[in-house]
Amino acid sequence: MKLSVIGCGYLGAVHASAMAELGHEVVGIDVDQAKIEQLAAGRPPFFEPGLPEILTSAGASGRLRFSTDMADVAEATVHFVAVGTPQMRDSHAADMRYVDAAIDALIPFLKEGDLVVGKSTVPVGTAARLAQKLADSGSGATLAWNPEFLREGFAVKDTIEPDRLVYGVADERAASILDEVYATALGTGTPRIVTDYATAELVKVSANAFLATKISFINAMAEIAEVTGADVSQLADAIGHDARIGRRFLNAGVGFGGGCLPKDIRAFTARAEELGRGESVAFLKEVDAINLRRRQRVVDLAVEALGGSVYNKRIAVLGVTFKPDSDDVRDSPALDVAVQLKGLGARVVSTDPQGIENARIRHPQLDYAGTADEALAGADLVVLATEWKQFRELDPVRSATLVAGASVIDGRNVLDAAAWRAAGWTYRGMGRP
Ligand SMILES: NC(=O)c1ccc[n+]([C@@H]2O[C@H](COP(=O)([O-])OP(=O)(O)OC[C@H]3O[C@@H](n4cnc5c(N)ncnc54)[C@H](O)[C@@H]3O)[C@@H](O)[C@H]2O)c1
Ligand SMILES: O=c1ccn([C@@H]2O[C@H](COP(=O)(O)OP(=O)(O)O[C@H]3O[C@H](CO)[C@@H](O)[C@H](O)[C@H]3O)[C@@H](O)[C@H]2O)c(=O)[nH]1
Repeated sequence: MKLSVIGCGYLGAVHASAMAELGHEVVGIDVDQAKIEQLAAGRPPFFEPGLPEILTSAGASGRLRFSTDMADVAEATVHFVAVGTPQMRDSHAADMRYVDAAIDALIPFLKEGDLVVGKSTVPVGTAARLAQKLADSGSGATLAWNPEFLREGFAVKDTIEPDRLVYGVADERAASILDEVYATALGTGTPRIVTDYATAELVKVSANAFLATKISFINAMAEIAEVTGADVSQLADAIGHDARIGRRFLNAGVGFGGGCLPKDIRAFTARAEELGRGESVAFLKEVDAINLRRRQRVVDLAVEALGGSVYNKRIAVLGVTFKPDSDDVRDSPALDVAVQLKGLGARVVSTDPQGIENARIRHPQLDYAGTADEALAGADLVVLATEWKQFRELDPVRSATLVAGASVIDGRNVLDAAAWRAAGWTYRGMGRP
């Protein structure tokens, strides 16, 4: 099939490459010239495991191209919209300007029978509004909403082998077009839920709200563990054995960040309030508040560890990205902690295997080290904020020889506390004695 993907960021670039890898002919469109030039040259503009390989192989097949010119979508019959829906500064609602601009720019190139497929995460009600916009345009194109559930770090696998496909459609024809697009995944038995626009939009935000709630639940338990001497990691293991609860997404620590969970729960709250149903999701404000308190907790632990003040103390912060295996620093707890510590007068040195370039753009005032060894050198305190493999596997004995003070805060509860203590470190975890 001939597809276009409008918006080639973390979602769109992977979607375009994966669809081409699966045999479709794809054109990726973005307004960002530099990003398009990089993608066209086969260089991903961000770090995502597996993306360089499929970008190269799909590019070599001749099935994948990139352009800044919307006219290049003309031959495609299915158009995915994957532009950003960031949080608005004042209201916390989703900023829909990019989605509307993309649809407006696309309309002149649509033909009778084309299908526009929304992938961006949007407030419920958006698809109905955009379907009307398409109908009013007289283009003859129709709309489907097909939310995306990929995780950064696993984006290629999640796109090629999704755990479910959700189609929000207004007619059967749209569903059968999407079946053709996703024939490979459907052929392996991927569940497919065909529903209306509103349900499809809500599936996406409620899934993220549930995941965020699960993380804040365990972080709330960590807060209780901290005043009782209990161990939240053991607690998570124990409740996680109950299949109704499950162990995944019960890792207590510095909390969730990224370009999705934080903004999506806030946008969902804002939309529910607009709909007069704010009370139905009022708990999400608490989920957000618990999450942000964990960042503060790490800062408080740092102050405690350094005897009451971090002023002029050298602190190594391991990690700048919001999670490992990504270079994404959007709403990153690790960076937030580093900025707060710097604000208190600490000499902060952050390090990360992939995220430094992005972190430097957002926070040029911070100091960055290329390796963990450089960050640790002479540090009075070490804060593990993102659980990259490189940091999880640090040798406590060797690390102790590099620092000025053997004190560590394990913001992700991933270090072997006993081994670090045995190597002479003062170990502080999150919700662990
Ligand atoms: N990142 C993820 O893991 C993920 C997963 C599922 C859903 N989503 C959702 O997908 C959407 C995109 O997220 P992202 O992380 O890829 O964002 P992103 O900021 O990485 O990418 C958005 C891209 O859209 C481009 N763009 C903006 N306006 C445009 C226009 N008018 N025409 C063409 N391109 C335009 C931008 O230049 C940018 O490259 C969001 O709604 C997000 O919530 C993201
Ligand atoms: O037990 C856990 C699990 C995760 N996290 C944190 O939660 C955040 C989000 O993690 P994750 O969900 O793996 O990352 P994303 O790539 O942002 O993916 C989420 O957001 C995407 C965009 O909407 C969705 O498509 C995915 O399904 C959804 O998992 C990160 O900061 C993690 O460190 C925890 O603190 N504890």
